[in-house]
Amino acid sequence: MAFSVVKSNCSAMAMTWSTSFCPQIPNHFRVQRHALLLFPPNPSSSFRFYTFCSTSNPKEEKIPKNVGFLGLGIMGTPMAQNLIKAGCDVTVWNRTKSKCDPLISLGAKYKPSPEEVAASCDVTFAMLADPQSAVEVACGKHGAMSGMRPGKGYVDVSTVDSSTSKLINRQIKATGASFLEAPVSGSKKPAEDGSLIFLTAGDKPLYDTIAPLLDIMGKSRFYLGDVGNGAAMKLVVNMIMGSMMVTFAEGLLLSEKVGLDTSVLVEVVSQGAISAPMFSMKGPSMVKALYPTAFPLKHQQKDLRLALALAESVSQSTPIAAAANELYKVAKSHGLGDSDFSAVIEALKVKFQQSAE
Ligand SMILES: NC(=O)C1=CN([C@@H]2O[C@H](COP(=O)(O)OP(=O)(O)OC[C@H]3O[C@@H](n4cnc5c(N)ncnc54)[C@H](OP(=O)(O)O)[C@@H]3O)[C@@H](O)[C@H]2O)C=CC1
Ligand SMILES: O=CCCC(=O)O
Repeated sequence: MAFSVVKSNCSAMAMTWSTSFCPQIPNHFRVQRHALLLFPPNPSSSFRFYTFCSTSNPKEEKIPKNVGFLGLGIMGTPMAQNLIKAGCDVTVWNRTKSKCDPLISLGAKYKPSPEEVAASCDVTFAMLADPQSAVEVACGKHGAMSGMRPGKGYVDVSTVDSSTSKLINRQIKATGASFLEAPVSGSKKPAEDGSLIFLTAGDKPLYDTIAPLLDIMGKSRFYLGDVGNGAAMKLVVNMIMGSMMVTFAEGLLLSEKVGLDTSVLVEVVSQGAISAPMFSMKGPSMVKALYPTAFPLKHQQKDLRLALALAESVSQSTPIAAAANELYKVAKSHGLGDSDFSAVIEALKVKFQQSAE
């Protein structure tokens, strides 16, 4: 497939290249993304807008230019920022308005409700905390669905359960608009670097239309079919992650108790078969009892809770995840909900202290 990138305000800078475009091959994404990044957007320059088009399609489909973004927390802010930097015309909304200000200063527009964002944009992304807020923002009073109509798209990138996603899907589809669930794997840094992994499901034409936007924010994307599959995939991944973190925390504390150097343990783990970027990234700060928030502990506990409900719905036994969930609940009850999820190690320390009394 031939693929071309055209800067609409600058014919001298137009660029065209060909590649066998295959979503299943992340390296091909990388080639395309790096090529896109050869043109860093500058809001103050006249080269602000890009047009991306697939020349294999005689109609030359263009990516949506007006993009809405609802929810500007740890993840939403850098994701929206990358869309702005790539030249998209971004309109933002956040419950706490002050979080919109840094994006407005980068060139984003602001609307006072999700409804008004959706009404003014071709496609609207939502990155909300949990199922309740995702439903409220999409379907509540002045929610996004009130601004939707045929031809528009709603993309929920929050981590929610399948039934929440299906509910939002139904409501959005009732307006004639399209819906895609697209939760992400990857945390604060991948969101900043534009290297998230999208787990999408829902309207395939919407997926195809917004693929270039996903490629601005992410390094790969999976299309998983019916709505609910993206949410389920995300919950399974985070169930594994939450349990792994607890096991790692137990290992760190045990090594310390038997007189080993915990920093050496982190190094040993990083070189062996159980090495994982998560251990190498979080280990050094956990050793120092520091938990700078990338993924809030309260969200990890929410994901374990939702994953356990998913397992329950199909009678799948998940005793390790259930035990891990209990520790996140203990950590939350000790005021660590807004700390990074690696702070779950503190729950084990508290437990040890209690059992020693
Ligand atoms: N952080 C991470 O590493 C990752 C997080 N995720 C998932 O992405 C989602 C967002 O995570 P993250 O950005 O870290 O979370 P944050 O807690 O930083 O942000 C949550 C966002 O939701 C908004 N919100 C919360 N409750 C409501 C409500 N009732 N009505 C309207 N808006 C509301 C917040 O608004 P306000 O600013 O007003 O509080 C904020 O914009 C979660 O589902 C999380 O599980 C997925 C991958 C990685
Ligand atoms: O949902 C949060 C995921 C965090 C990560 O994938 O590193």
